[in-house]
Formats: sequence, structure tokens, C-alpha cells
Amino acid sequence: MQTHNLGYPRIGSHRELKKASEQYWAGKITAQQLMQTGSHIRLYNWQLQKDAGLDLVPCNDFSFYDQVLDTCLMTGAIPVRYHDLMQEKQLPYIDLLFAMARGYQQNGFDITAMEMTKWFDTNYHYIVPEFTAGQQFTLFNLKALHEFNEAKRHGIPAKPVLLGPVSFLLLGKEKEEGFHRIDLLNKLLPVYIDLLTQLEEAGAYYVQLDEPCLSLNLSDHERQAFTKAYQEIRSKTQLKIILASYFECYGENLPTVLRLPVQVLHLDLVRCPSQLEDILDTDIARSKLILSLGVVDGRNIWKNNFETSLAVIHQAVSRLGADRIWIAPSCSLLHVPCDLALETNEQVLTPAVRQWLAFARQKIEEVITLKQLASGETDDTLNARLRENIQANSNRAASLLIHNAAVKARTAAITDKDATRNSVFSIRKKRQQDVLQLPLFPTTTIGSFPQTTEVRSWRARWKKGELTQQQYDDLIAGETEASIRWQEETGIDVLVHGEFERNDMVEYFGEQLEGFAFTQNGWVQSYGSRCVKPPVIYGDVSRTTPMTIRWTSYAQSLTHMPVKGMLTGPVTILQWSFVRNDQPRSETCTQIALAIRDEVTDLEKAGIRVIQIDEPAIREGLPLRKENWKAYLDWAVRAFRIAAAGVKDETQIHTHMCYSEFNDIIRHIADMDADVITIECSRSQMELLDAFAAFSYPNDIGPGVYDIHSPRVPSRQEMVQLMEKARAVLPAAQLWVNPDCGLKTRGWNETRAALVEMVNAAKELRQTLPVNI
Ligand SMILES: CN1c2c(nc(N)[nH]c2=O)NC[C@@H]1CNc1ccc(C(=O)N[C@@H](CCC(=O)N[C@@H](CCC(=O)N[C@@H](CCC(=O)O)C(=O)O)C(=O)O)C(=O)O)cc1
Ligand SMILES: N[C@@H](CCS)C(=O)O
Ligand SMILES: [Zn+2]
Repeated sequence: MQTHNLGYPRIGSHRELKKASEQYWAGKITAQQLMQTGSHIRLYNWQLQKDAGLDLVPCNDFSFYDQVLDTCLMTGAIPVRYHDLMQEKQLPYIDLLFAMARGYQQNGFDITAMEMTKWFDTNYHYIVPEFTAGQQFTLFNLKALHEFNEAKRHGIPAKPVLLGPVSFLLLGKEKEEGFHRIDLLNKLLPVYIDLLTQLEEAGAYYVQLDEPCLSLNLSDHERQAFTKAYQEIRSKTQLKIILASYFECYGENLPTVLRLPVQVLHLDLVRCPSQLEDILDTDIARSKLILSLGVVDGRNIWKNNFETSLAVIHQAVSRLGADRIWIAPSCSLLHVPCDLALETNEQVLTPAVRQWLAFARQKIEEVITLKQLASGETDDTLNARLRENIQANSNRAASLLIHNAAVKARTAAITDKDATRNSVFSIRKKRQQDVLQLPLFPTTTIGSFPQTTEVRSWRARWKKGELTQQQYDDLIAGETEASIRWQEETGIDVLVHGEFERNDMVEYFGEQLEGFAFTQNGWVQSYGSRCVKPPVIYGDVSRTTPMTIRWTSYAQSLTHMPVKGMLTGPVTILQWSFVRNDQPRSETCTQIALAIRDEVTDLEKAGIRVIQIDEPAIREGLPLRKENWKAYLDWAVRAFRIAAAGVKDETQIHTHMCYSEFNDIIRHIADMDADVITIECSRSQMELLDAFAAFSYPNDIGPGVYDIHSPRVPSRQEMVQLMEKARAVLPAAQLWVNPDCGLKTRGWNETRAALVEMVNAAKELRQTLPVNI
């Protein structure tokens, strides 16, 4: 029996990579210093996993930005707009990588970034590969080989990890019509085979090929691509292939998967425990296939239940023998924080909750312990670990911290009326317009203004006790007032308070709700250098005090213009937290919905006329397999409606979504019945609006007119053109003008410049409007 890991968090246990990358972008450290940070993190992670006793340690799971972007560079899939940077400017590799991820606006160049989207149902975002009909691939970058050699030099039993060729193609986008990206496989495979051959020559024995698209519903054509790819790879290399998919069952792809000529097949037994039985029921016993049992949850932070996992391992061992069974986390540990040992402050994370948790480092230890226990090893340490595990799990199940009878009774009593606004949208729209008196193409922003280092440092100093509550509040009040004054001067129609008091749009709410716990250092990569610290929902959720009234009311008191109350919606809070696994997610979501509903009605009572309930994660929460969509959408949409429906017709409810495709769920988005929805649109050049147009989406829409992920300032003309595109498919009276998303990651200079142009764009649109609108 062997142990292995699919991937380790790469940001560093103290977010060293984030800090170094941002310093490099600011010109404060050299490329060489950034490279050194990368090697330190890799070595630290490798050594830690080796020392824990892991048989195979992943390499090439490190990335300076994103593993899909790395694969674009590995295969030479570099969009044409970056070619001048390579040829004319001879840009070093690391700068080319960052230019593709973040855009490049210097030395006379103005090149947009590649699109970014959600990695399956996680809060990680990857860079979307771009393919053309005449796409050529070459082995452009040998990072995978270099990192394998580096690991070998350090005596690490390394296993290179690559994104598999078929998933790489499927995760990308065709940038022109007339071909399907899967048909590029023939051209792509030689590049993979070349690299695999070089890895083999360098001494690699196993290589892990991640094909997470095998967890999706595939067409026959796509499924055949897997067969072709793996037969071709088998025929050209002797490397032992570990095929890994995760986050879901293989489902109807399983028969194809079981016929692929690979040596090890990884199973995510946390998301799909039933597939072990399904596989053992086939004639797999007669093959030599090794099963990698992903029994330790790579997506959540709960301690493993050793008794349950051991039962699964024993079942597999009894049918296939121990030498055909490996133990692993269910997926890469990229999605969990690095190390629970860093949580030393008992005021932040109480020992009562802490004892139920395991982060990446502890999960590696769990994998090793499970192997030892499953192999029948016994010694005092091992016995103590087993006892401690049983104890922690049983005391969590029985804990009084978890259950709140009043919350359970309230969720049980919810009726359809609680999830329905008083009147239909057309009536509400008139009543809201009477109150708000907005012009056509009203302008607004999505909520956050720049969270500058200064603002974050006030919070850090306040938390350390270096600033008093009063001093901190005064600073936040000053920043909020300045933002209100600036929005008034700029002529924005619906203002926001700026979210300066928030560390994060989910953590901030979690901190004020019952049933949530927090960490000091539980960072997880969200994209590039950006990280989030998801709260832990361990018990029934309730709101005991208002959460946003103070700062929203303060901002509203400064102006006669409407200030939008800003809340995070129940599905997003659920999706971006570590969620309890002892009750259905739908139940937890409904509890959060009731807490948000109370906040919404309190905002209305405080005189707030427009309230935004952000739901950027509603699409990401969609199950990967279509057969499970309906059940999810039913409860997720209902949760939003419960949160929103407690207000009068006159109160305008907005929602906001980013990083989402809507085509296949537009009916459900409409069912949410928000008065206004603002969506990210600009990177896709308003393509996303087609779904709204095709559906004749009835309520108002604010398609984002500029990309907030890049410091690039868009011109007024660009924004007018985008809105013209929107006007071509939707009635002008339905349209708002706003950026793609919040501006917290931007600096003030570019924010001011872009918003002034955005307001000018709206003014121009109003002037050019036909009179009969
Ligand atoms: C909208 N997005 C979000 C997602 N998920 C969330 N949970 N939140 C989101 O907003 N998913 C989809 C997208 C992803 N986009 C982003 C965008 C930006 C960030 C981001 O900026 N993250 C910050 C961390 C934010 C935070 O929690 N800040 C805290 C702590 C600040 C800190 O680092 N403090 C330092 C000390 C600082 C000092 O001394 O000056 C420390 O603790 O060491 C805060 O403001 O208080 C990031 O830096 O990456 C994430 C996702
Ligand atoms: N209100 C949030 C939404 C981000 S998705 C913000 O503006 O940052
Ligand atoms: Zn957003």
C-alpha cells in the first residue's frame, strides 16, 4: 500500500508567494528574489511531505500564478497578442506569464489579460486557454522537468503532476468559429509525449495526469478523445500514469475510464463514496489497475473519520490486495489552508472547534496514519492517534455548540410567501422609480472601493491593539465620507459606502454570525496572488445583532443620493466558507438566508432604499453533473428569495454575479427576481448578455463595462461601444451602467479615472437615445 498526494498549497504557510509576487509587480524585488521565494516554498512543501512519510510527493504543483496558465506556456499556446512581447521585447518568461495573467500596459503596449474563470465548483480561478483553428503547439516551457529535477536534487521521491491534455483542451475556449478545440488533440499530444519522454529520461517513474473533466457529463466525441489520448501516450512512453479526476463521480464516463491504459486510477471517495463499490463490482479484479482511494477530504477542513475511512480501505484491500491500493486526499490540497499548527490564538479559534479540524499538513499526516492503521501496524503512538480521532469525532457529533432549536424551528416554518415579493416586477419597478427618480442608464458601482494597504494596515493595527476602536472607526468614517463626496462630485446615481470596514465580503459577515469560527492564518489561494480566509461554519447559523446598518446608515446620512446597502447572499456565504458536513448544505443555506433577510429588513427600516445582495457564487455552486442541477437550483434560488423578499415593493433589490456563464441557468437567475442584476461582462465583450436577451430576461440588468482585474483604464468610447452592444440586444430602459465587479483590488488613481469615464459614457448614451424610449 502506498501513499501519495495530488497537490499541496503553493502560497506558502505565511503567504510568502503572495507577498513576493506583489513586491515584484511593484518593482520592489528582482525576478531572482521572486524565483528564490518560489524555490523555498517548493522545498519546504516537499520536505514536509517527505518527512511525514509520504511515498510519492507531488512536484510541478507549484505555480507563480495558475496551473492552467502554466500548461498554456508549457504547450506554447500563447495568444498572438503576446507575440510582440516575446519577439520585439524579448520579455523574460516570468514577465510573459504575468502579462498573460494580468495584461500588459507599458512601454507603448496595451495588451489585455486572458480571461479568468472558476475552477469547477471551487473558489479558485484559472486562466482560460485560448485556441484558434490553426493552433500550433510546441514544447515551449520545461517547468515540469525543471521542478522534477529540482526535487530529485533534494532527494524527494517526486511525482510530476500535469494537467492532462484532454482537460486542458476542454477547459479552454475557441477564439474563432469553425472548429472544436477537442479536434486539436492530434497536434497537442506530441508535445505531451515529448515532455513525458524527457521526464522519463530524467528518472521519473510515475506521473500524475489530472483529467478533472472526467467528472463532467461528456459527449461521446469528448469521451473518445480520452481513449485516443491515453492509448497514444501509452504507446509512446513507459512512464506509469496516475489518472486523477476529482470533485465528482466518474458517472457514465466510468466504463471508458476503466478501459484506459493507465496504471493507477484516483477516486474522489469524499464526493462520490459509492463509486468504489461500482468499480469493485466490475471485472477490475482481473486487471492490474491500482486504485488510489481519495478518502481524506481535500475540499474541507474537518478531521477525517478514521473508522469510516478504514472500513472503505479494508473493503478495497479485501477485493484487490494491499499492493493495489493507495491512500490519498480526495483532490489537491490547494483548496485548504496550509497548517493548523499556525492557529495558536485561542480567542480566534477556540480549542473546542480547533480539535475538529485538519489543514493540509494535518491531512498529509492523516493519509500516512490511515495507511499504517490499514496495514495493521500497532504501536502506542498509532493507538493514541486512533483514540484521539475517535474522541474528536464523537465529541463533535454530540457538541452543544452545534445545535440551536430556535433556528431549526424557524427554518422549518418557512412558507412560499416568505420567499415571494409582494408584487410582480413591473409594479415594483414603477414604485421604485417614484422613490428613486433615476435617469436612463443609471450608473452605480458594485460595492467595494480600493482596499489600499493603508486601509488594511488600520485594521491590522486595530486588531493588534495599536489603534483604539474609536481611532479605527474614525479612520473608516473618514474614508467612507471621502468616497461619498467623490461619488457625488463624479455624478454617480446610486452610491455605495465603499466596504472599507470589511476584511472580506464573506469573512466579515461570518464574524458577526453565530455558528461560525475563524482562523488567523487559514489562507487559501483564490487567484494569482489573491487569497481568502474562509470562515468555518460549524453550527446552526443565526444573527444576533445587525451587521451592516451602522456604516450604511452613516454613509446615507452624508448624502441625499441613494446609498446601496451591501450584503453577501446566502449561497455565496455558504459556498465561500468551509461548511459543516453533518447536515445538508441546503439546510445551512436556509439558515444563512434568514439571517440575511433580517439584515435586509433592518436596512429598509433604517431608510436604505436600494439593497444589493451579492451572489457571485451561485453559478459556482452548481453541481458538476447535470442530473444534480435541479435540486441545487431549487434550494439556492429559494434561499436568495427568502433573503430578499421581506421588503416593500418600493425597496429596490439588486444582486451581483461575476465569473459566471448564464446560458444554461438563465431561467433560474430570472426566478431569483432581483429588481436589478449586475454581471461581469466586459472581458467576454458582452457575450454573456446573449443569454439574457434570448430569454427575454424581464428585470433590469447592469452589464459590466470594464474589467476590474486589470489596472488598465478603459476609454469612454470603449464603454459606450460595449453598452451599444448591450442596447442592440436589450431594451435601453432595462440597462444600468457599472463596472464588472467591486474595485477593492484596484488603486484609487485608476479607479477615479475609469469611473469618471464611465459616467461620461452613460451621459453620452443618454444623449444618443431615440426619443421614443
Ligand atoms: C470577489 N471575490 C471573492 C471571492 N471569495 C471571497 N471570499 N471574497 C471575495 O472577495 N471569490 C471570488 C472573488 C475573488 N477575488 C478576490 C479579490 C480580492 C481578494 C483579496 O484582495 N484578498 C486579500 C485578503 C483580503 C483580507 O482578508 N484582508 C484582511 C487581512 C489583510 C492582511 O493581509 N493583513 C496582513 C497585515 C496587513 C498590514 O499589516 O498592513 C496580515 O494579516 O498579515 C483585511 O483587510 O483585514 C489578499 O490580500 O489576498 C481575494 C479574492
Ligand atoms: N460587493 C462586492 C462584490 C464582489 S463579487 C464588492 O464590490 O467587492
Ligand atoms: Zn463580483
